[in-house]
Amino acid sequence: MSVSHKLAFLLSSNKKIDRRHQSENEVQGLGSSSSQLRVEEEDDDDDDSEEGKSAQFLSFLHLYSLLTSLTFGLHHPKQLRTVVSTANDQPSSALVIDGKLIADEIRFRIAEQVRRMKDSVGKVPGLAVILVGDRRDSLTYVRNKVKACEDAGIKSLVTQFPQDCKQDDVIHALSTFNEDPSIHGILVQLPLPQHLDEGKILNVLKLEKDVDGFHPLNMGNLAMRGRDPLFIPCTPKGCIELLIRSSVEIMGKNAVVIGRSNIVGLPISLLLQRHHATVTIVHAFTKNPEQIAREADIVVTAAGVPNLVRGNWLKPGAAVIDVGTFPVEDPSCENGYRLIGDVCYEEASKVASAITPVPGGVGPMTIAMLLSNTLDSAKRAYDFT
Ligand SMILES: NC(=O)C1=CN([C@@H]2O[C@H](COP(=O)(O)OP(=O)(O)OC[C@H]3O[C@@H](n4cnc5c(N)ncnc54)[C@H](OP(=O)(O)O)[C@@H]3O)[C@@H](O)[C@H]2O)C=CC1
Ligand SMILES: Nc1nc(=O)c2c([nH]1)NC[C@@H]1CN(c3ccc(C(=O)N[C@@H](CCC(=O)O)C(=O)O)cc3)C=[N+]21
Repeated sequence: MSVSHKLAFLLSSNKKIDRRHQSENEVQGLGSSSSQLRVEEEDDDDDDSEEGKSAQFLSFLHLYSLLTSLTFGLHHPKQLRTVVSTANDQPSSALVIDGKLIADEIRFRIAEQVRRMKDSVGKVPGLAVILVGDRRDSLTYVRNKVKACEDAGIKSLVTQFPQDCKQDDVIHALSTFNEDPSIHGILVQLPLPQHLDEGKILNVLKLEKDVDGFHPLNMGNLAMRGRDPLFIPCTPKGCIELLIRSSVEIMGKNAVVIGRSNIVGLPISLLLQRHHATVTIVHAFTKNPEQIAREADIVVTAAGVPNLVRGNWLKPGAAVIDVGTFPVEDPSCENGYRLIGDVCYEEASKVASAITPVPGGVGPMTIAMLLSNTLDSAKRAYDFT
């Protein structure tokens, strides 16, 4: 059953969509995994009581979570809960948003769909990765991506160039993948060495294979109302998915995004706006960032500055998504380093209502969303639903 059929099935049950709110609440271009729909019970006309509102909110959350699950065919009993706070509105401790668990579930369902595609079309999705240089963290991320592809039955190819390679060689490899029909997604691992022109290289990438969603046309379409990007950048898409699956309401909330890079901060702020949050962006030149952050119901931080966000930067009960990953030497770790986030977790988890850990939060979701985008691209190529 396609997602639209599943949606039709749901709507033909005893729920109805309030059409007055549908256009305002619809989240454009995100597919049903992230669509927001206001739901009312058929016989529950204008119940404005507190109980009525909270019942409506809960039924909204349940349908919303169900819709999200339908995209990947998942149920999330663990994540389907409202964030609990104590009577004085001080949460006792934050819900730890388990990105690893959620990502594993998503990857499991992607693997099922890949198997189905292989059985009916005789093809599997293919991802090509271009890696320049030998940065330890980039090597780990690429290794993790390849492993995740293998587990899901997605074909992956990695082309690695030395740090001092020529730009033309990278562009030539990209062009070859552009023309290869067995490749549905291409990823150029960033950052590239200084001597390479990132903009020029990314411009060569075929729009239909831009599973990172970094192509200017994809980003432009993400920014414009009424336009649908072919791909939503993986990390931002993963962050929204984590919020939704943890029952954190986005619509009408104040969100503060720390960082404005093309690959994380900017697309996250655009995506949060699409979900009808009021978004403030904090960057390296922002005055009084802590004061701004304290106004936020949702803080998404992607600065790459370890322990930037302290407990006193947060409003009690805020939801905190920590994208930052800063590698620090640690010989006791398997890879020789460990990752530190932007958030001082010890302090923040006492103030926030929900928080992602590093590692085990956003990182695994980035990879799951990369697989999801690659699968979507292959589905598009083979007209497979
Ligand atoms: N977990 C995951 O899946 C992923 C994690 N990451 C991690 O996220 C972090 C950000 O990545 P990326 O966006 O590529 O990094 P960039 O370095 O490109 O961007 C960092 C942004 O943070 C802002 N910033 C830097 N210092 C401060 C500060 N003290 N206060 C407020 N804002 C600040 C910068 O502001 P300005 O623009 O003014 O310079 C910039 O906009 C990194 O740690 C990266 O490793 C990235 C991708 C995926
Ligand atoms: N074209 C491009 N696309 C990217 O998506 C991209 C990129 N370049 N350059 C670098 C950043 C960073 N990034 C991460 C991916 C996974 C984890 C991840 O899986 N982290 C694990 C731990 C990984 C480990 O073991 O070190 C975790 O947080 O639990 C982290 C970071 C993607 N990026």
